[in-house]
Amino acid sequence: MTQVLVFFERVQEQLTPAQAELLTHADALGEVVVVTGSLPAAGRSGTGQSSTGQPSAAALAVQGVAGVLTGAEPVAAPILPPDPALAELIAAAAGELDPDLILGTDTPDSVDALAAAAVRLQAGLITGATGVTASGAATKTVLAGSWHTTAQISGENAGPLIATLRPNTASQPVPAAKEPDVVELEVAASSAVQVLEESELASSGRPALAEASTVVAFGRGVEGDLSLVEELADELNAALGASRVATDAGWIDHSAQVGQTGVTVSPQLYLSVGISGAVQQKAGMQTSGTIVAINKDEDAPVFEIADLGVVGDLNEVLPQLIEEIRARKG
Ligand SMILES: Cc1cc2nc3c(=O)[nH]c(=O)nc-3n(C[C@H](O)[C@H](O)[C@H](O)COP(=O)(O)OP(=O)(O)OC[C@H]3O[C@@H](n4cnc5c(N)ncnc54)[C@H](O)[C@@H]3O)c2cc1C
Repeated sequence: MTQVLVFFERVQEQLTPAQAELLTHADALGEVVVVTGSLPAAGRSGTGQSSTGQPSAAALAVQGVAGVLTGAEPVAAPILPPDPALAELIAAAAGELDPDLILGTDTPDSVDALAAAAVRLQAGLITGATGVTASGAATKTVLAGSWHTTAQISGENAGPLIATLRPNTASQPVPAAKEPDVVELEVAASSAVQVLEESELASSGRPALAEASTVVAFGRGVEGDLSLVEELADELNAALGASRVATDAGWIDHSAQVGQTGVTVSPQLYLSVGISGAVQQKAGMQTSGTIVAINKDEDAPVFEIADLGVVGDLNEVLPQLIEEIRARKG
């Protein structure tokens, strides 16, 4: 049976949607063991018990997870990536299990740690994959989304395939199961760079752009007035994305830019509002499940890849769309 080692930088009381999705993928491939830099202490918030200080794998009590590995010295303090302790932990876990596949989420910190582990293990790393098979082939789109490729690591002493998977490539949540046992590995604690202070940015309350299952993206067409796209995003519980013109104009933070030089998203539903659909914008969104485009120019390139196109002024189309969504929600 294929042995799959799944890496999470840290596990909190609840899995993130991207973590839950990765476990769904992994469960379909073989026997899964999770390795993580830190676990929450048992008996914490919401359980009514006081903390025992012991690591809890309750969040990982899902089908297919046969065990959990963590460091005897958890990576407790936030450390600026790349954190050598995480790479060492992944390498130690791989030494214990001899896995066929090592999978992680496609976040910058996860990629950093897995890249450093790949060097230690002399293994190949494929990032941004949209799928992985049990025999170690990974699919991904390349060249600004214009090609789908299937890649495999080859070579006499090729180690396991290490791959990070993009969010929104699996839809079924993995069912709950019994809590797996936790085994602690003897690896050195983090010592590289310690963060002395951190402050969280004010949250919009919307889902994270890279992981959201629905994205409302806007461009120059909104002319700086975000009221309608924000209203639509909130009705759909969607993340807000934007074209480079919109972020360069300062209408929204640069972290919201979708495209070749911004975030790559692959939600189940992508609504493109007042965006022309330049090749650099398409590069970051064209693997989305369903693309709906609203643009007043019927020749806008975005319509070439849209599943559903509405030719019209967004100031007239969006209020009707919002009203219809509200009516259907009852
Ligand atoms: C190296 C490089 C990297 C780049 N990286 C990125 C990137 O990562 N992401 C990105 O987005 N761009 C990127 N760009 C820029 C990209 O080429 C385009 O310039 C940009 O995407 C255009 O943004 P836009 O569609 O909002 O604006 P425009 O191209 O000006 O299009 C605006 C659209 O809104 C429509 N519109 C106007 N008013 C309305 C209305 N009332 N109702 C409905 N529709 C309306 C218009 O018909 C038009 O199609 C990059 C460019 C380069 C050279």
